[in-house]
Amino acid sequence: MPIYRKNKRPKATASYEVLNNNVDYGTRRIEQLPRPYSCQVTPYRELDFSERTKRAAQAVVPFFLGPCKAIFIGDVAIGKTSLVNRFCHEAFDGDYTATIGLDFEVERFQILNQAYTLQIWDTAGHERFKCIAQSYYRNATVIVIAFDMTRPESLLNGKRWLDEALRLNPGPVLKFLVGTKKDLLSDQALCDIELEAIKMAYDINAEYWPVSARTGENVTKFFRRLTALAFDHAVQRAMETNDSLLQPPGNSLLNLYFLRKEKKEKKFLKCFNCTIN
Ligand SMILES: Nc1nc2c(ncn2[C@@H]2O[C@H](COP(=O)(O)OP(=O)(O)OP(=O)(O)O)[C@@H](O)[C@H]2O)c(=O)[nH]1
Repeated sequence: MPIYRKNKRPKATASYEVLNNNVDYGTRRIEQLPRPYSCQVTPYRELDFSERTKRAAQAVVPFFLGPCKAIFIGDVAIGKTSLVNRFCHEAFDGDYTATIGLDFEVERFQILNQAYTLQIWDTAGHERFKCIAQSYYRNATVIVIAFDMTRPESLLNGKRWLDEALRLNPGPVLKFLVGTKKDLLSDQALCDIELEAIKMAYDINAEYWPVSARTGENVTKFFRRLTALAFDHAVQRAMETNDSLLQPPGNSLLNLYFLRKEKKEKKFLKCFNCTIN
């Protein structure tokens, strides 16, 4: 099945820092768990990365975590692609071009000195493309339910979009409820829609973020938060279920590392005429 792209733009590089491995990180480097938009409207209450994650990340060897798959769902023309483009390409297009099926982006992060990849699956909101889009819902780590803050019905529809995504992802997922086009609302209108959005966020157990792709407000903060939380949860889950998830499939670099370390220690002890088993 082909993946279609729209509004694709060259990546801006000026604000990115180039590391010695030739990967641009910039705002993609995360040392502390970014804060939620509101501590009251999030089910993810941890203030920093878990001790387990921090300890594991301090290991000399790199992690071999799979990528974070984040699916963006919601009604047609609510601003899903614009949000993704603002983050990935630092661009905003006032003209609307419908997403056909699905759009796909990959962003590389460096979290606690470990490489982590975010895959963004921007799905079409149009009924006509629903089947194509839904075929990509499976194996999501993160579900982003987007709604247009100027169109309250798109918030109500969010529940339906989420149910469909959860049906194909029965396991644990992180959920975010994102209100778009914040720049178009008066203070009063923002208050009114936020009341409804907060109720919905509690109801579906999601973290709430209001954003504007036009001005860029909260966009980078939101993506950094999403990726960092996904990283923390992925590391913890890997350690709880099976440590080998931190190792590459097949030959294990971790084992190699510990084997070499052990050999070095044995050599060192022999120098001092010690005997070890
Ligand atoms: N003022 C304003 N307009 C926005 C914002 N985000 C998106 N738009 C406009 O809303 C329209 C729809 O945006 P898209 O990002 O294409 O919407 P979409 O949800 O990806 O649409 P589909 O993929 O077809 O479902 C476009 O004309 C955008 O310019 C925003 O933050 N502020």
